[in-house]
Amino acid sequence: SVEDEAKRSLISFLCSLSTCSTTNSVLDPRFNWTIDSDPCKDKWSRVGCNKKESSVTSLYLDQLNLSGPLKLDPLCKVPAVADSLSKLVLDGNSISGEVPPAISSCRQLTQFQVSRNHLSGKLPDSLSALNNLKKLDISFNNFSGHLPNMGRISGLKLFDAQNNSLTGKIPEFVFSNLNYFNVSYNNLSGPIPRSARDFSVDSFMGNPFLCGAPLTSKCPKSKGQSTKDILMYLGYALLGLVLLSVIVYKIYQRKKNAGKRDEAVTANDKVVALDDNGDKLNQESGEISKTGNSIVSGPVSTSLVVLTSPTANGLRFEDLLRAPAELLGRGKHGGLYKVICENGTTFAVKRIKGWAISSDEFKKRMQRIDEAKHPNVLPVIAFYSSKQEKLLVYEYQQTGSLFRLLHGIQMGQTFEWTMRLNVAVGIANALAAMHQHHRESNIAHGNLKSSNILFNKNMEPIISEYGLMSQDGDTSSDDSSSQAITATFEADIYGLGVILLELLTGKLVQNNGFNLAKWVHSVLREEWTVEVFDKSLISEEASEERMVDLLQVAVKCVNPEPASRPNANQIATMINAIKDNEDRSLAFEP
Ligand SMILES: Nc1ncnc2c1ncn2[C@@H]1O[C@H](COP(=O)(O)OP(=O)(O)OP(=O)(O)O)[C@@H](O)[C@H]1O
Repeated sequence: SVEDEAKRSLISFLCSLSTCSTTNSVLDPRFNWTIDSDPCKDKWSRVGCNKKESSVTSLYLDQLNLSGPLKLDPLCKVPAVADSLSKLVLDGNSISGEVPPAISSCRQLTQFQVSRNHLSGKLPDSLSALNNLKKLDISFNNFSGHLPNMGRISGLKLFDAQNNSLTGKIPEFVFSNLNYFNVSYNNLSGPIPRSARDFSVDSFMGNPFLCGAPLTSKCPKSKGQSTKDILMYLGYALLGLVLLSVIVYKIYQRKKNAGKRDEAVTANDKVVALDDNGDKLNQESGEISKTGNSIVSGPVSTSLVVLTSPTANGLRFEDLLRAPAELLGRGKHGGLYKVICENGTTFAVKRIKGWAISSDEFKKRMQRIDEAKHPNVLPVIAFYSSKQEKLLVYEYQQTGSLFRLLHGIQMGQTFEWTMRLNVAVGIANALAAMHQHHRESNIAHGNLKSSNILFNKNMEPIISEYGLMSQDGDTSSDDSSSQAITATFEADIYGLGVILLELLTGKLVQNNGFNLAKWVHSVLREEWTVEVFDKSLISEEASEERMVDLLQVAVKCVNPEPASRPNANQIATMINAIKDNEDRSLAFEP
């Protein structure tokens, strides 16, 4: 049960916004909050608790006509509350005054929503210390002054500050992780940060002194700018000259060495050989492998590019080749091997053959993918490229894939609705962030399906193999129609839709001519029926309303017309809203 100190603090907070007797007992009949009852076990209205029912995690006090100044001390200065409170939702009341700096002591806050109140004054700088925040909604108030710097809150997914009187420049944000950003109708000024330009005009309109894309008003050049420009162009010219000299020198050298070139591979060059049975990755030095059925991929230098990763620690190509490898599966683009190195580290190595991409292009692509780090995307630890084949090294995830969890025979394993919804949220957020980051470079996942969704030790979903497909007109494995879906963002959305359908129905995407997306469409066309949902979800009594909501998102994603599918950002926003509703439903009504 919840500590008395926490109960007293919660009641005192509510009393600052509602009517109470002098003995701090709440008089408003909509609340059953009394000091001799328990917020979790006795289901206090609008209160959400942790699973053990030992602490309060959420307060959903929206649309209740509450008024009075926002006093956060009872929540944030009392560890019995502050240590567990993750959601504080106060939208649509008449709360006034400022947001007190004490908010920074509510360290666990992931959601702080105070939209449509009468709050005013400057936002405290201490807001930027809330580094667990995912959702910050201060829209439709009278806040003024500068926005605090939010660059440290890397997990922020939603920021809504529209319709206030904020001034100054748009501060630092980790825009690549934001699904929703809106500062429209304020008095902000200056240029819109480059990384925020993916958001639409709607996010910035109504600020007469904001400039730059996506708004049409151009930013004026500052006085020093033109001198800076001249210096910059001079710099480029100089760089060009240096490069040209290097090239000329190289050509000269190459010509000089031309005669000496027909010698065999140098001692340092190696041949990569891989047993086609998938049992071994081995290395032959300077000569072609003699094993009958081994695939030999010509002389290459031992160039394994290791990207920064704690797991990679001193990983060398030789180590990988020497280690025993076990074939885990052979997808349409090559095999996947489990490789256990001498020091006990286990890797998953993907081997792709015949990808017509130059080593340089491939390297650039991998480095670009590596830049966009997201907790729900499996990073490439290292890669290797030769003309014949590409190897990609990932951390081995022993918990398995979503495909296995849904369709594998795993006795006694349950896959509850809340976890399925968390999986949907995790994948959608990760995909939204990746699509946003790679919009310009046009790198989509290219093969999004449940066997490419893995689980980490904490059973959080992680998307693997991002960006491994060339844009060569791959047909989607689920779409038997004549329309070829290329590795585009729209195809990823289709893949995501199919994964959502799998989560909801528990059915295989394609099985003996059965096509999940078509089947769901036909069920919807005929008459709406709950039979579409996985039986285990029905018997668990998962919320039908929320399952239907998620199904509607899924159906939008598998729209046969690619251009009519929502984008990943929109999907993430929709699924996060469903998750919010789910969380709210756990906060009991009296
Ligand atoms: N990093 C990893 N750790 C553990 N298992 C993995 C990892 N990556 C993939 N797997 C699993 O290994 C199996 C084979 O993977 P592979 O990618 O070859 O197959 P696929 O996803 O069916 O095909 P493809 O992605 O090539 O279309 C799959 O079951 C997949 O879930």
